[in-house]
Amino acid sequence: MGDLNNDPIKLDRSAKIYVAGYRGLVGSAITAALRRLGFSNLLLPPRSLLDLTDQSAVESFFAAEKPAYVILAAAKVGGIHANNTYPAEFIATNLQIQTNVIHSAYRNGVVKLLFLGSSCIYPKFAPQPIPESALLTGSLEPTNEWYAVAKIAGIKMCQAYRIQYNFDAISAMPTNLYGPNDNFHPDNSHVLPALMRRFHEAKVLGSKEVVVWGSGAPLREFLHVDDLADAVLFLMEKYSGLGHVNVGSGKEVTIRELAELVKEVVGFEGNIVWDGSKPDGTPRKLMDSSLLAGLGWTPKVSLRDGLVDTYKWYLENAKR
Ligand SMILES: NC(=O)C1=CN([C@@H]2O[C@H](COP(=O)(O)OP(=O)(O)OC[C@H]3O[C@@H](n4cnc5c(N)ncnc54)[C@H](OP(=O)(O)O)[C@@H]3O)[C@@H](O)[C@H]2O)C=CC1
Ligand SMILES: C[C@H]1O[C@H](OP(=O)(O)OP(=O)(O)OC[C@H]2O[C@@H](n3cnc4c(=O)[nH]c(N)nc43)[C@H](O)[C@@H]2O)[C@@H](O)[C@@H](O)C1=O
Repeated sequence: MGDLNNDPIKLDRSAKIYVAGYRGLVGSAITAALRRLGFSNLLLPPRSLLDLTDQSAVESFFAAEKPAYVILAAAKVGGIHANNTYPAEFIATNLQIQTNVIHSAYRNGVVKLLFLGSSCIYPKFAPQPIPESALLTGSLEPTNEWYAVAKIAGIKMCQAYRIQYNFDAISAMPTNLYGPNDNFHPDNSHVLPALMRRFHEAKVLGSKEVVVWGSGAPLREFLHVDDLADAVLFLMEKYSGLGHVNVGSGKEVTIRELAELVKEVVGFEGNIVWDGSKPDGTPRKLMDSSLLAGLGWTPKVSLRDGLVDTYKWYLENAKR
């Protein structure tokens, strides 16, 4: 696993690149990075015109457009509460989207595809930092096992299509991400945007307290989405192995530390109250990203700078 079996490629700036999920946190950052690098032939159909759970629509799209490269950043995504509340949607929608896109990409001559998974594919009590080899060595975290099973199936599908059809499909496993265009829903989002919005609204309303879920003890590793976008394009050019590749910042904080940092960046001056009735989820999931580091990639954005950048974006763009 993790072996390199192709030479590095240089993506042709005029090649047709399909970014599935281009309006989301990850897809929008990848699209912006591609544009900055001079890619001019991006395929960006909105969900209203191409529902990726519709197998025949996906096949027709690929047959008509024949993209050269595909970055699969479309998925049903959410935080701990959403994963726990909508297990059927998390497993079924993700299996449908990834199966349709990977299969049609292969059938229609796509040169290379990158599939995005998540650090939640690893066992709840995996060794830390978590190496790629920890996959399928133990039980999953129950709050996100449905999503994780779909993502593991995506990794395996890329591997199977490489083995049987020689299709150049690779998989990247990002850690917890954040940045502009994140989902700031009060209940269904991830912790960082949820807290940013809650602290901001408390500041505006002059509230004395903000409630944060769980014990504050879990550790999480955060990566700014611009770093992820950079890593994705790096992997598209430099990696064509069978094994999936971890993408992390290498830095972890407790949820308590994160809450204090978000509070400071937003400028909320009241107290934090912990709601112990909410789940903590997995206690720790620091990724071992040494495979990617060994290929020559390093992250650039610190958590504090990333939070400042994201809060600026939130103030300018989020619906209030
Ligand atoms: N956010 C995170 O912390 C992490 C994310 N990832 C992975 O990164 C990828 C992208 O996640 P992220 O950007 O956060 O998610 P978002 O929810 O921000 O974006 C998901 C995108 O997928 C699109 N989409 C969803 N369902 C469909 C559908 N049926 N047809 C067409 N498009 C659809 C959405 O379209 P629309 O805009 O119309 O809703 C949206 O553009 C996912 O694979 C996720 O697992 C991995 C680790 C951490
Ligand atoms: C990226 C990753 O994201 C999910 O896993 P998670 O890391 O557990 O994600 P989370 O960001 O929702 O929570 C992190 C921690 O933070 C605590 N927490 C405090 N207060 C709030 C809060 O207000 N909202 C949320 N969502 N969490 C909160 C929360 O209780 C937990 O201890 C999965 O969807 C998984 O599938 C996945 O891929």
